[in-house]
Amino acid sequence: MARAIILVLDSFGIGAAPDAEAFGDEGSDTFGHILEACRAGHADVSGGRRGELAIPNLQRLGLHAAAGRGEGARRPEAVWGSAREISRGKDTPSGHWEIAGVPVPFEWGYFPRTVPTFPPELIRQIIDDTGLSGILGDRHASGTEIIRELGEESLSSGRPIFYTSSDSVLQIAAHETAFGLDRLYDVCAAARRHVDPLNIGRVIARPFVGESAETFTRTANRRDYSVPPPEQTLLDLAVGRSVHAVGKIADIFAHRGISRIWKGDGNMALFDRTLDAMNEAADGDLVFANFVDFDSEYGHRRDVAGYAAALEAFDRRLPELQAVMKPGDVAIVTADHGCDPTFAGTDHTREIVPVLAFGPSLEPKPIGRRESFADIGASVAVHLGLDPTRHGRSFL
Ligand SMILES: O=P(O)(O)O[C@H]1O[C@H](CO)[C@@H](O)[C@H]1O
Ligand SMILES: [Mn+2]
Ligand SMILES: [Mn+2]
Repeated sequence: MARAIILVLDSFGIGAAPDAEAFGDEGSDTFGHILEACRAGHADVSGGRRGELAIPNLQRLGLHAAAGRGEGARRPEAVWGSAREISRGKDTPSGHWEIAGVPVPFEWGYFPRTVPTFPPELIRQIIDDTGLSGILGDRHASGTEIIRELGEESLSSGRPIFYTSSDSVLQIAAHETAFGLDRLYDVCAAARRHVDPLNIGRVIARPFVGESAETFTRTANRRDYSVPPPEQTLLDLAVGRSVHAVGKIADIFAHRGISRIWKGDGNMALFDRTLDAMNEAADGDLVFANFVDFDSEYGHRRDVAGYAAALEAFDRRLPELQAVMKPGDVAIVTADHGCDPTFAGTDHTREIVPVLAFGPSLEPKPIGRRESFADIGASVAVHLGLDPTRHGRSFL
């Protein structure tokens, strides 16, 4: 039994999903396009990474084979394959819940691509509850661009910036010290209550620091206010076990079924916390980690070179993780959706994701393309000897 470790490389898709066309995402391929850009010398960074994508550890495990790019390569060292998503959204909660055995069968609420995007009644309710003098933004936007555009006005007016994306989300950006972090969290909590009837998946607090448009940067104090998953997830089924949530996992599951939270600023700190959690985890426990930078720093920013460098940095640390694995442990590398940094726009892309399961006593084998991310949760439940998840078929 030992432990299970799920590593979600947020947004690391490996090719367009069979239903990508319905999302306008035909031809998307986060991994493939990064690989090709690197090969063509289009992802070189002066004084930084250069040339071919160097991810020998992920390759050794079977990433390329899982993506159908493994011809001539050695037989993978992991249980390798891919999975498609059956949830209707290509967002973070849908992806993570489905990984944890709970696909999302219903349609989320979305805000329209109009200006204003938010219903005036909703904004009035939030203003009434919080005493804000008003809001800025009120449209679809990229989070980094909108603080550059409206951050100074937000500072001078004291009004936070409200925006959304093609996800089911209401994001609120405000200056961490001038507006105040706790006040921002309070506004988000009020907003959470008022978007419930609209079936919105998440409200996200987006604090930033800096003095001017040129220096504004977002901080690690982002907080996600999610609705709880509609059924019992793998985390709820781990009764009597410890569930170690690394990064934003606890927020994504609305803090349900979590025993301990490990926070870190950036992928490398999150990797450190994952190793810390593994050192604490007992037999039968689950460590569930999300590596958010792939998505928020590089995928949405359409930064191919940055994404490539982040993959290389993650890859370099995999031997450390393998070194602290105990006999019987199983680790699974996967993703929650795509966010192809070469694709039009700045939104997620509907993609299949890698499924690479490895451990000291796990025999490598191909598992093909799974029909749902839920097969991951189902497999972990079997591995940990938990009650089975209602969805998914174990590959272990
Ligand atoms: O542009 P930023 O603020 O990073 O927003 C992105 O982050 C949100 C949550 O993952 C997504 O909905 C996407 O729009
Ligand atoms: Mn995500
Ligand atoms: Mn995202």
